[in-house]
Amino acid sequence: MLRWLTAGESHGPQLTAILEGLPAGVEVQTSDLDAQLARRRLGHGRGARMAFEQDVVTLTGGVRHGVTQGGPIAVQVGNTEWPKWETVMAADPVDPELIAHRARNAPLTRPRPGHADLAGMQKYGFDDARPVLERASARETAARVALGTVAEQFLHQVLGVRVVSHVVGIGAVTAPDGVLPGPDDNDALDADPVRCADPATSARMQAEIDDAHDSGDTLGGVIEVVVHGLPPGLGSHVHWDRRLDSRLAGALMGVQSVKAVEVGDGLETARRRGSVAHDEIDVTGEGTVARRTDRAGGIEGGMTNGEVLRVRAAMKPISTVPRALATVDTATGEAAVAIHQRSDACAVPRGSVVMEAMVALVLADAVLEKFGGDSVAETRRNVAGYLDGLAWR
Ligand SMILES: Cc1cc2nc3c(=O)[nH]c(=O)nc-3n(C[C@H](O)[C@H](O)[C@H](O)COP(=O)(O)O)c2cc1C
Ligand SMILES: C=C(O[C@@H]1CC(C(=O)O)=C[C@@H](OP(=O)(O)O)[C@H]1O)C(=O)O
Repeated sequence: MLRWLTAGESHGPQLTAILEGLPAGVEVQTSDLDAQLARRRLGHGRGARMAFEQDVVTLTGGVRHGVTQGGPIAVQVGNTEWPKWETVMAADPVDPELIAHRARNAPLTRPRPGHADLAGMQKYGFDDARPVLERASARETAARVALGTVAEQFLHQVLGVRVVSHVVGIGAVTAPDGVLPGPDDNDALDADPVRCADPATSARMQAEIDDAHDSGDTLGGVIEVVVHGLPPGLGSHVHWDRRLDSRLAGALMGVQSVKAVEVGDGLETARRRGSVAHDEIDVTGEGTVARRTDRAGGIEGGMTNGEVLRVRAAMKPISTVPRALATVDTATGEAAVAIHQRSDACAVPRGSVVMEAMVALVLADAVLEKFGGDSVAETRRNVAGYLDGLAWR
């Protein structure tokens, strides 16, 4: 079983992440994490912070000379913003005089609708939204991408799996149906400002982001993660919490701002008749079969069926809306407008890389559950034994 945790605040010194349960022998190095974290900072609509902040990655445990050792993998992602915040966000008590006149330390008492601010203040008994927003912030997704990179390396090294993602909707602009990125398409998608596979739709998405930005507004959208190379039989039908679709949905819903998850054709499948909703099976040779379609997105009965895995996540529009949203000032009890400093206009292209990481972590867990192994070599042997004996290839 794979376990993982993240810790750290948006304006704290660093994020810390631990991944436990991965076998020894996975090849991974700092530059792999740097490359994935750089992808998470891209995208039309990103905010100012993404342009000037760097992710400073340090592997501090579990990896030696570019290879995992079997112990917990520990990663730090430093915030280069920290020097501006070291007093306000200090772990130890600070002289109140030192921060009394700092604008950054003023209590945030105008909670932003759509953020965790107000509910978090109520729940934890804070009279300041700062401690809530610091941890609720999607800055934390940098730690997830760091761990997801290691999970993805493992998946690729034991099974040749490739995790790819593309943006299929921004606001009301949607990409044409039926576009399926291939296993090696991430580089080309990264080169597109909104990670959309269709150039004409990409241009319309960018125009939509510019329009929202110019009118002080924000946008959400839909991301599809596509996984090539999975064998049949990951996950299980036997219990709800062993179902792969349930685990993927939980992981994707666990990303800040995600409001819906679809597996395969998802909601569209619910509108179809059964005769055109499923993936018919053809016998293609002795002991071999093929599906005519992949409407199920590679999962039937909570298990991979050997087809391409497709899952979608819908992100709500960015909650820090420049155009003032109504709220309460919790210090005075009066009506007010929500706090706003800076923000992304649209984080969907960046979110795409986070969704890949979440999918990779769930799949790495499912692969280890099915095949086990304390070393990559052992996992590979177990995979080969299973595939050799597989009926109906
Ligand atoms: C990659 C990514 C970047 C985000 N950037 C911002 C941002 O710059 N400003 C903002 O207000 N919300 C941003 N969000 C969304 C907020 O974190 C999110 O709306 C908030 O945590 C509440 O969402 P929830 O109700 O789903 O938890 C971002 C989300 C993701 C996944
Ligand atoms: C820092 C990141 O994203 C942040 C996520 C975020 C939010 O509210 O979720 C708000 C913004 O931070 P700030 O309020 O400091 O401008 C984003 O920049 C990051 O992804 O690395």
